Amino acid sequence: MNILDKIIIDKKREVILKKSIIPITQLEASIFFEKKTISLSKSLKNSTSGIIAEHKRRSPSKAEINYSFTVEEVVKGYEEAGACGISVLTDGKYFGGSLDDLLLARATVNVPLLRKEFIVDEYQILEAKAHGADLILLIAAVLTREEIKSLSEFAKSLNLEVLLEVHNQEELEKSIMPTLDMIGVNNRNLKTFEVSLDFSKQLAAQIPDDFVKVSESGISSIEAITELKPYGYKGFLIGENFMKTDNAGKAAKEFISKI
Ligand SMILES: O=P(O)(O)OC[C@@H](O)[C@@H](O)c1c[nH]c2ccccc12
Repeated sequence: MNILDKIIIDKKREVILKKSIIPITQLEASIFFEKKTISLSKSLKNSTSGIIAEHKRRSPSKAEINYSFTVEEVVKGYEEAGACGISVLTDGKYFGGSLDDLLLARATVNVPLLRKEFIVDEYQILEAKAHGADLILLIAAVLTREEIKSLSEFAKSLNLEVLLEVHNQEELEKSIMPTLDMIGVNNRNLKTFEVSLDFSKQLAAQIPDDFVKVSESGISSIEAITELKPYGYKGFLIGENFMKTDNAGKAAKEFISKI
């Protein structure tokens, strides 16, 4: 079994458990249900840098990235650096994140916030909303077309934007639908951890122009951004390259100032 299958099995169990502890009515009582969301797709369209900076403590492909800063310090640094949006990993078991991280990030910054999670159930979209997210991620590799449709419609009904992640042509073809705002090509294969910018380059032409194109993972240089822009990419999701330094905000600032 590959790591992605393992993550999804754990995630489905986690959701069942959480549903039995925190009822939907409690999530819906959050003050964030009243709060207007901020659009990442608009902010990317109007940006020259397009950087979506990620808070990621560790990952299955890298044991430990960074533990020396609080989530508030990291996201404040990202906002001051001029990031268009911030992605917050909320998976605990594999990425060391939590919904508290998202809440703390929301209390700290005013840029669009992505709940970075393996979403398999509407309940997690309600959690995202209740903890201050502006958008959610849906991963085509683990969802059917019907699931992508119902989950994205549900997100839109809560005024959350949707970033759909693909890694190959088949995933892209099955996923295209009007309820998506952005399509992200993951340069990392989540099953094998192979990383190459070629995935973004190869798929770019197949992504219809009505979606904002985002290139995700394995981006560690300005040259990578320069290479990807001609393919129509407006957004660049970067985690490790910033989080592995001793000051993620400072690293993001230096990076963005060079674009
Ligand atoms: O740290 P990187 O290589 O810059 O990658 C960031 C982000 O793209 C990556 O964390 C990611 C992309 N898609 C995901 C899905 C789940 C968890 C994590 C991810």
